[in-house]
Amino acid sequence: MLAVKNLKKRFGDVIAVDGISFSVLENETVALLGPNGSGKTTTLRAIVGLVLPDEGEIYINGVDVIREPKKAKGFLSFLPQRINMYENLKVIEIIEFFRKIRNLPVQRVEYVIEMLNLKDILNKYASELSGGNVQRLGIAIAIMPDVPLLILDEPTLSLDPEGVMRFKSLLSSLKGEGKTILFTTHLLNEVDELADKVGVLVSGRLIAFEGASELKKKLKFESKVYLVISNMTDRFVDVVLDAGALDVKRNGTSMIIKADSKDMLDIIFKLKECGAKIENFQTSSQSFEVVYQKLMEEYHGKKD
Ligand SMILES: Nc1ncnc2c1ncn2[C@@H]1O[C@H](COP(=O)(O)OP(=O)(O)OP(=O)(O)O)[C@@H](O)[C@H]1O
Repeated sequence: MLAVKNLKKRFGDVIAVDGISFSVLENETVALLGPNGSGKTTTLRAIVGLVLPDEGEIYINGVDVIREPKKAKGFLSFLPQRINMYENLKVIEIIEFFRKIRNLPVQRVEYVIEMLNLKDILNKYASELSGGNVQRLGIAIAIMPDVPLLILDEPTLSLDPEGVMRFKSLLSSLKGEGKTILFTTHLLNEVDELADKVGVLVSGRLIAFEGASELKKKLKFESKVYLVISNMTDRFVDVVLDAGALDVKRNGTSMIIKADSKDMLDIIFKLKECGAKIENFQTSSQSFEVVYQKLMEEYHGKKD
């Protein structure tokens, strides 16, 4: 659906985007993360044709964004980071305004009111809206055209925890409709639930681009499993260690196993093969924030 190849953009002395390449497949949801100023917005603005790259190519549905911007833009809708609302218009008037200038059917107004749950604020003036509601209205306007690709710059900005939950369910509805979504966010803890893949940008470079769980595996994240085995014996401790566990603690019929995430499933299978009767099973996994910190440390370690 979207292919970005060796994208470079410089503003004077600042290299905003430094040769990044990635693809977003049809119906995939991808989140771009990275510190302030790492090039996320510039990347999105280049994709939607608002920034002319110095080098590189961008294709949407096989159409070259630089050569055929009008045709390429027909496939997408964009939520910019800063939304200017018409302060003296009501929410419903703003939605209607955007519907008319885009020549969309009236049903799309009903659709966005329903999707963003805007009923309660339709008659409020834009000047009266809270930051979170301005954001909801912005998202509503962005998803109003029925296009296959949605590019959203910080859609989760100003949303409270409930707003983030609603955004999560909105993303899954949009995914259900077959949309492809690329968005930027600073929500590290939620990102693995929000996106199929995560791209991490640092100083204009893409240092990671894959599924959150693959990243955890790659970075050799330890996972911890708590088991209760009704027929527990010391032998099971040896089985777990032989199967590659990093640490095992046994207490009566319970056991806590620490292992690389990638090895954990094999360890549990070995236990089952050796006759362990597993009565209870609980896992604790790392939040993406820890993965992000590790990626940053590795990046800065390599750079120094
Ligand atoms: N129009 C512009 N003129 C000059 N410099 C710019 C312009 N747009 C972006 N930059 C610079 O390019 C770099 C990347 O900015 P960009 O907005 O793409 O980062 P970002 O990752 O989206 O940051 P944030 O998380 O704060 O939104 C920054 O150093 C920024 O100051």
